[in-house]
Amino acid sequence: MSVSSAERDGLIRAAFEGKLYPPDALLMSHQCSVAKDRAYSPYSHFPVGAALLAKDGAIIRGCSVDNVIYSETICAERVAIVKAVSDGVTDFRALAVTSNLFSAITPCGLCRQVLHEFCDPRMAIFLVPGDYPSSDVRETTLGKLFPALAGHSAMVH
Ligand SMILES: O=c1ccn([C@H]2C[C@H](O)[C@@H](CO)O2)c(=O)[nH]1
Ligand SMILES: [Zn+2]
Repeated sequence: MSVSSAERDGLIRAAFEGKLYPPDALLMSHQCSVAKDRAYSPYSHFPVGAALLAKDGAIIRGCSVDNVIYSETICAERVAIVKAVSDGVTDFRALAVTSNLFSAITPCGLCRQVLHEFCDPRMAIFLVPGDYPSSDVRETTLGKLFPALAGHSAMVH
């Protein structure tokens, strides 16, 4: 899929004005790349960007944030979701994620579990290659990536 920058800008503007609904792979692909450019990755040298599309059309970006205590590094996907939840946004339509790898990456196990807390298994996940738009975006769902759900219903009382 390839678009001119003018078309892309138009889509992004439309989304900011709340007109673009439901989710659009193009817009999300661009937004997660913007997030990737803000990643803090002095140790991993592996910047990752994520973008969540909320049901109301809002876009919440997240970037990976490394830490000198390596285990305290946090993924872009979890940054996006905790940002959203702390701003009162808990209904999502899509997630996009990208890194500099030409082959698209998928969210790690921890992020899948955290996404499962808030997102429907049918929620679209756009896997955006680092050389997008030269290579195509892959679309999957949370349910496909995380089929054996650790249900939390038993924990809710
Ligand atoms: O799905 C992933 C995989 C990795 N990372 C980040 C965490 C760390 O900053 C770097 C290396 O693991 O990539 C993410 O943000 N999301
Ligand atoms: Zn992760």
